[in-house]
Amino acid sequence: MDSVLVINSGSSSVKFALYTSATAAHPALTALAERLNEPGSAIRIRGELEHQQSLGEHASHRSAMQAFLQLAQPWLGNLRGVGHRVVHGGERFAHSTVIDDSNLADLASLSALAPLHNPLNVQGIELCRELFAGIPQIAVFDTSFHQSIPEAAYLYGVPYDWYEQDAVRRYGFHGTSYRYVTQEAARRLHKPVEETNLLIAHLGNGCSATAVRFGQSVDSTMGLTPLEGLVMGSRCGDIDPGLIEHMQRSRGLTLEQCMHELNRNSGLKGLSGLSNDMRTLLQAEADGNATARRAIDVFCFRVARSFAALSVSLADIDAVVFTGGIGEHAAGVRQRILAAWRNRNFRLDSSLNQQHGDDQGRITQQGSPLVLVVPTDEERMIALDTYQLTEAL
Ligand SMILES: Nc1ncnc2c1ncn2[C@@H]1O[C@H](COP(=O)(O)OP(=O)(O)O)[C@@H](O)[C@H]1O
Ligand SMILES: CC(=O)OP(=O)(O)O
Ligand SMILES: [Mg+2]
Repeated sequence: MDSVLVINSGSSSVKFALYTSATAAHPALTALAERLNEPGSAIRIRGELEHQQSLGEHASHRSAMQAFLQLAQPWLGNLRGVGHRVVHGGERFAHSTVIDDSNLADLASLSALAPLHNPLNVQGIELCRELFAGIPQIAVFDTSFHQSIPEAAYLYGVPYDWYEQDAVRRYGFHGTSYRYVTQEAARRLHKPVEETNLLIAHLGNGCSATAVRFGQSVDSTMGLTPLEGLVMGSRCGDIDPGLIEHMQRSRGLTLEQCMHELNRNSGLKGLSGLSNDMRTLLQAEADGNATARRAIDVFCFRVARSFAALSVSLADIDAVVFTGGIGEHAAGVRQRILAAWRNRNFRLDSSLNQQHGDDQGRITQQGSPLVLVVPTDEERMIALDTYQLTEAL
């Protein structure tokens, strides 16, 4: 029994990986189901099975999971555990945890704090508990890596008893990605992780940026929920909270309607009126669409502004690092973010940027402040935690 299945539900995608041992260099299978809840949903499986199929229009996360589990069935007979990405762990779950009946309810109670994610994460755990009865289910939290953020950075300027009684604080998300990228960047820089200082932007459908000091998270743009910070695919990021009251009054929206708009119809999607997907917007911009251009400009400016703000926590910056679907694949977006950050003199190597970095991931010229592209691998981190936590079971 030495295989581990990993399920990573993002807001627009589900990624799967099947590892056959803790030391395997590569998973036997990987799969990406993407454009979920949008037109053109599809799944692609790679590795020992090569397969690609449409999931129809607006496929749900659940149907993507069912499609994968059916196609991958011959590989799922030898499972030692299933590792799940869970976005919000609150203060209750500081570390990766084996999920049982008692803590599943605690986990479900966090759903309101990550409405686009936690309900799907819990759904995935419940589905796997049904399908793989008796096989341990492990939750690996986005929030864990950010537990090192100091009080001055995690407290909001609100009554202190909101923190004490209602756990209102900055949590930070995408932590499993930051944990991987920090280790990988340190390796590429030939530095011990504990001596590595980075500014990392994880730009996917959800987007955030983090300051890493001596290998630990010390500040991050996402907050109590994954709505704060950068402009995202469909989420607004930072706004004046007064805007909510204003829109309630001027449009007669309920609080629920406002929150729905801010989570699902804002960000790139709301600004462009076209799509939450950067690929679609870059194509539209190339075809002369001015609203797509405007949305991308706002997106890039806000990343640069957040990098600059996060930099106050770092005496030295070994590298600025891009990761996530946009960070890894959209050279033009990286270029515009660095150009918008006017008080740091980045000198991009445009051909390295076009090829998403040299062997090290570098996209800047020698002598410039260093910028790297480091593809994330949340699945590997989740698999390693799953192997570790199932060892003693
Ligand atoms: N080749 C590409 N060029 C530009 N953007 C891309 C490309 N591939 C993916 N993306 C962007 O990345 C997003 C998905 O990022 P990812 O990190 O995989 O998503 P999730 O946040 O769901 O985990 C897409 O919504 C799209 O905006
Ligand atoms: C926390 C978050 O926003 O995750 P994702 O980018 O996968 O939607
Ligand atoms: Mg993701």
